[in-house]
Amino acid sequence: MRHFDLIIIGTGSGNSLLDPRFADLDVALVERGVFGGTCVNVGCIPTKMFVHAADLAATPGAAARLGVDETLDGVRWPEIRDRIFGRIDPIAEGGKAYREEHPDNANVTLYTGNARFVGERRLEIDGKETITADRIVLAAGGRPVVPAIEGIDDIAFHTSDTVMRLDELPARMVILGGGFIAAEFAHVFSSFGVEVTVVVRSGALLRQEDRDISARFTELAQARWDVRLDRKIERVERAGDGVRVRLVGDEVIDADVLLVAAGRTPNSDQLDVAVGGIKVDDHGYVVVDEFQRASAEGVWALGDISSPWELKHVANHEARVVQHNLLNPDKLLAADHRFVPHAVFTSPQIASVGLTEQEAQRQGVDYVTATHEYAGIAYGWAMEDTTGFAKLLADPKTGQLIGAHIIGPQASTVIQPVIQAMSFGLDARAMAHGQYWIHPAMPELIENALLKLPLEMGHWVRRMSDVRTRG
Ligand SMILES: Cc1cc2nc3c(=O)[nH]c(=O)nc-3n(C[C@H](O)[C@H](O)[C@H](O)COP(=O)(O)OP(=O)(O)OC[C@H]3O[C@@H](n4cnc5c(N)ncnc54)[C@H](O)[C@@H]3O)c2cc1C
Ligand SMILES: NC(=O)c1ccc[n+]([C@@H]2O[C@H](COP(=O)([O-])OP(=O)(O)OC[C@H]3O[C@@H](n4cnc5c(N)ncnc54)[C@H](O)[C@@H]3O)[C@@H](O)[C@H]2O)c1
Repeated sequence: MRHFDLIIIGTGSGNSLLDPRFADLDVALVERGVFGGTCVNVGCIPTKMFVHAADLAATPGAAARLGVDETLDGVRWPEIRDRIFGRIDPIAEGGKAYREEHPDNANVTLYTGNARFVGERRLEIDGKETITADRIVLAAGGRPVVPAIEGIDDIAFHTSDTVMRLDELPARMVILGGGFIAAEFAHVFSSFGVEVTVVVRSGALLRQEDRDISARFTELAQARWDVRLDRKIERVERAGDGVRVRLVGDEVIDADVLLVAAGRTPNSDQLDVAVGGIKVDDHGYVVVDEFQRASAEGVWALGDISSPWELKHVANHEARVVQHNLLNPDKLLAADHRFVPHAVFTSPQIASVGLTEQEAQRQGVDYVTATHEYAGIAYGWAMEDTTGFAKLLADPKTGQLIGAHIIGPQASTVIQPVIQAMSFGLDARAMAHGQYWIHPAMPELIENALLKLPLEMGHWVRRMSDVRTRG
């Protein structure tokens, strides 16, 4: 049995903890899968590489309306796939080789295997070797959920872990779920010419979004894909080389590929964290305090194993907090989860930060709201966009923004100044009036939505004029 100063489980965001400041510690890094974790291997990065290719494939459809005739001559799927993974796979190999072989990592031992708690700060690797440590970081992420559908064990189906490596493009794909992964892959595969059917148990796609965004996206998706809302799957079965999905009420969908996109679950169960004295919540997320400390002494957690946001920028932030706290045990830093944004890289893009209108109502928060269409700013008008908009929510008393939701071109970029304003407490009126907005650029969408917020101006105008007179 070997004892370490520090054990890190998981080489996704966990791998980024180690830098020269840890050189004096004897460290074990444990990884059971591909080195580098979800984001780089099967998550954010390859999906966005496919989304970029899909956006290109989709341009002829959008261009004709503006008088530019283009044709899509073909999508060379095997080449796209091999180009993408030809760039991705060496990152994993390089990262692993760096930790195993480079003199920078003389203090690091990489264990390739499954870690499981067999006691407090005591782990077994693949049921064979036992290792212990003074401190342990849980960065073991999560995995796709596969609902218990009758027949699912007897058919070949895909999750986001495997669907990007398909041998060939299918003619028809059925996607189960209406969340992030469904929305992104429906865009990718339909842009490449696949006939996509989306089966959702509720009445809308992306229903965690603000209800206006979810409603607009659902409407656009219905025009593009075969969207079956409010459906329940009765059973799935093999049909020739493909799958047959039977819905409750005699509806049948035949497809070549079934993609299950029904959410993800944290890997805490497979780590037997309870044996290590580590508490989880009702959904299996490791419970952490503001400093990312788990309930057991000396144990820390970060990323998808403890974070219901399941987003890479959150995992990265928490990794920086844990890194600081491991190095500065007497000066702990708290994680900042006040304004966690997200974007869905579908078409059109969607981006959001802060409270949705339905959340504000549920929480009894006082708010005012304003919506501005892309068609109402010069660039959106030039593009002849007819469906995109930004919706803002603000506190009527303080003028602070409390939520922003955008659907439309470049939404993931256009939202960034709002995230900044919320994070630094910038008043919506100051934000609108106190700076130039480049004309005619896309952020004018935010400027116009800000100007529309029904906020009281008197006191604020006096303050601005004071600043200008003094200046
Ligand atoms: C298809 C897809 C697209 C996504 N796109 C985005 C996006 O655009 N933007 C965004 O912000 N987020 C995105 N995400 C989410 C993002 O990928 C995750 O939030 C992030 O990767 C989580 O990082 P992590 O370090 O917590 O876990 P991971 O990166 O999952 O790392 C955990 C590691 O621990 C290992 N492990 C697990 N259990 C054990 C064990 N018992 N023993 C040893 N090793 C173990 C795993 O093999 C894995 O390598 C996407 C996710 C998916 C699935
Ligand atoms: N752009 C991004 O940031 C990005 C992209 C992809 C994934 N992700 C992360 O990965 C996570 C997982 O994505 P996801 O799309 O799988 O999850 P999700 O939570 O976004 O959506 C899951 C969908 O599956 C449905 N569902 C759940 N259980 C079901 C069941 N038993 N039967 C039928 N339908 C069911 C839900 O109603 C929902 O529509 C996300 O929460 C997100 O944080 C992020």
